[in-house]
Parts: sequence; structure tokens; C-alpha cells
Amino acid sequence: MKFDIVGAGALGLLFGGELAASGEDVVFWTRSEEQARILTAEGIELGEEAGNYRVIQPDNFEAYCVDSIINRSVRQPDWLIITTKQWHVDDHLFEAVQHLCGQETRVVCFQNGTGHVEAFQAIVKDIPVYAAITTEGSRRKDARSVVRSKPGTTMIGIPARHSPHGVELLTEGKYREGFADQTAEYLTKKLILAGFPALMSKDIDRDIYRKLLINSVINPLTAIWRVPNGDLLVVSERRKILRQLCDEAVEIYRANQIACDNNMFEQIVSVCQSTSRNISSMLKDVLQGSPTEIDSINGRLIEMAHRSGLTAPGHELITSLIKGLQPQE
Ligand SMILES: NC(=O)C1=CN([C@@H]2O[C@H](COP(=O)(O)OP(=O)(O)OC[C@H]3O[C@@H](n4cnc5c(N)ncnc54)[C@H](OP(=O)(O)O)[C@@H]3O)[C@@H](O)[C@H]2O)C=CC1
Ligand SMILES: CC(C)(CO)C(=O)C(=O)O
Repeated sequence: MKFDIVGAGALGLLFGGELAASGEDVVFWTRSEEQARILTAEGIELGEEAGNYRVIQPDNFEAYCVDSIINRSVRQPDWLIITTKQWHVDDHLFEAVQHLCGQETRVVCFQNGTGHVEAFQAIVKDIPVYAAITTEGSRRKDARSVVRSKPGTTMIGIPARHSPHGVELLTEGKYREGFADQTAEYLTKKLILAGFPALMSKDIDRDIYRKLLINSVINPLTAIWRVPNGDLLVVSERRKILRQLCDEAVEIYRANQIACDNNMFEQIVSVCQSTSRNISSMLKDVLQGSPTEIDSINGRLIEMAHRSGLTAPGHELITSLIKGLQPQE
């Protein structure tokens, strides 16, 4: 199966590298010429926290800079996997995605947060855009090396909200019952063969919004206090704020008729425990002086609050605190 990976960062190199190692036909599209050159010359180094690593040799995949797309005849992959950050989702990326997609291509977005799937769907029109929600944890060490810090599960599905394909599948009554989409089932099989526990979600919207709520509480607080996820639980004042932000988010979901489990606080605590040594993606971004995904995470909650006539004072405050840490506009 042909996989094109746009964004050879922590997740892109991990998924693309393992897919290539399992024999799939993988092309990486990098932001810089330099990274494409390094990958092509030296291959991908896939490591574990324990220090073991292996190299996926360059004859197992191809890598090109995304800017060279217009000068190439592209092959129209079966799957176009987008593993950029949220703040990379812009016209430049849309142009590349449009160029790479053929009639039979399916797009999969791995981003945290919300809003991007709809944006890609509007660009590729009739091509289905899937969301992947993963609890994998990976970090990139350099242009070609990535560490899989926490193996996790990857859920795949087409969001029903705002997606013509999702709505169609739901109306046919097939999607929630199981695996409407055979092609997507192939994807989960390929991911499993490549070493990623993966399944078709029966309700990807629920998974997306569950992850959004968890990220909206853990990510900014770890970035503000500069602590690993588990340390959010070790001080009672931190737990109190965790609880307040969680309750505020649950109220916003209820006001917007978004399905939400009754035990979201317990789920947040459990994620903090199971990823206790993780540096959250937002803390990583802040430490690197990069933009963060705050607008696509907490920003979405604030929009939802306003849409339903609520305010979100806790989420508004932490959003401003995070924005104050970001590089100047
Ligand atoms: N890492 C993780 O464990 C997890 C990440 N996620 C989500 O997945 C998404 C990706 O995260 P992550 O892999 O950590 O991010 P990274 O920052 O490691 O990777 C993003 C990559 O996208 C590249 N890029 C940016 N713009 C373009 C473009 N126009 N064309 C091609 N490539 C481009 C960047 O290139 P360059 O480096 O050259 O700027 C970078 O290599 C995020 O939304 C994150 O929230 C979700 C779950 C777990
Ligand atoms: C679940 C969590 C908080 C794990 O670190 C994450 O998704 C992130 O860091 O973005």
C-alpha cells in the first residue's frame, strides 16, 4: 500500500518509519530540503526510552521536500497521512495536500485539537478525511531520529460533525455498528502489522472530544508549571485547578450537546498517571520557543462556550498565560 507522510516529525517518522520497515511503500514530504537530504542519506533511527534503537535504511522509503512537489509527477498515494502540528495547517500545506491527492487517496489527520479535519475536508472535497486519535508518545531527537516514549493505541474514524462522509456513513447506519469502511479497515491492519495497536473507532467524535478535554487541562498546566504530566497530581493546589478546568470543560460540552463521560476528571488523573514522566507536547513547544496548539485545543473550548452563551474564565486565563509564553507575534 502507498503511504505519503506529510510532516516528518516525531509522529511522522515513527509511523512512516515503522510502516516502511514492515514493507509498505512510504514517501515522506518534509518541510526542509535539508531533512529530506539527511533522511535519504542516513535513514531513520527509531529508538526506545531504554536506549535500544534500529535504523530503517533509506532504500526502504523515499523523502522529498514538500516544496519540490510542483516539479514532480506525484503518485497519488492510497493514504496521505498528515503529521504536522496544528499551526502548520495553512495554505502552503493545503496546496501540497491538494497536489498529492488522487481520486482514490484517503487523508488521515493525526493532530491534537479540533478544526483541522474540517479544514482539510473543505480542501479535498470528495475525498474522505479521517481523524486518528493516538495515545502513542514520541519525540524527535534530530532530523532523522525519533524515540517512541510510550506505545499507545490509535483510533481511526471519520468525524460525523461537519463531515459529509461521516454523516453519510452514520446515516447508512453502518459506521457506528462497526466497520463500514473496508479501506479504512485495511489501514488499521497495516498499522497493526507495523507494530501499532490500532482500531476503527465506533465513535471518533467522542474520541476526539475526549482527547480535546484531556489535552485542554493537562497540556497548558504542565507548560505553565513546567512539570511532567504526573507532577500535576502531587500538589493539592494543582489538582484543584485540574478539577476546575475539567468541570468548566464538561459544562461547555453539555451546553453544546457534545457527548462526554461522567468520569472525565478520573480519566484525566489516569492519563497523568499513565504518562507520568511525559513532557506534554505543549510544554515541549514552550521549552523550544515554538508556537503551541493552544488555539486548536483551549481556543476551541472557548469558542464553544461563547457559542452557547457561556463564559470559560479558567480556559481563557490559561490560554492567555500560554500565549504570553509564546514567541512574539
Ligand atoms: N508526538 C506525539 O507523541 C503526539 C503528537 N500528536 C499530535 O500530532 C501532531 C504532530 O506532532 P509531532 O509529530 O509531535 O510534531 P513535530 O513538531 O515533531 O512534527 C511536525 C513536523 O511537521 C513538519 N512540517 C511543518 N510544516 C510542514 C509542511 N508544510 N509540509 C511538510 N512538513 C511540515 C515539521 O517540519 P520542521 O521540523 O522542519 O519544522 C515537523 O517535522 C500534533 O498535532 C500533535 O499534537 C498526537 C499524539 C501524540
Ligand atoms: C495525553 C498527553 C497530555 C500526553 O502527554 C498529550 O496528548 C500531549 O502531550 O499532547
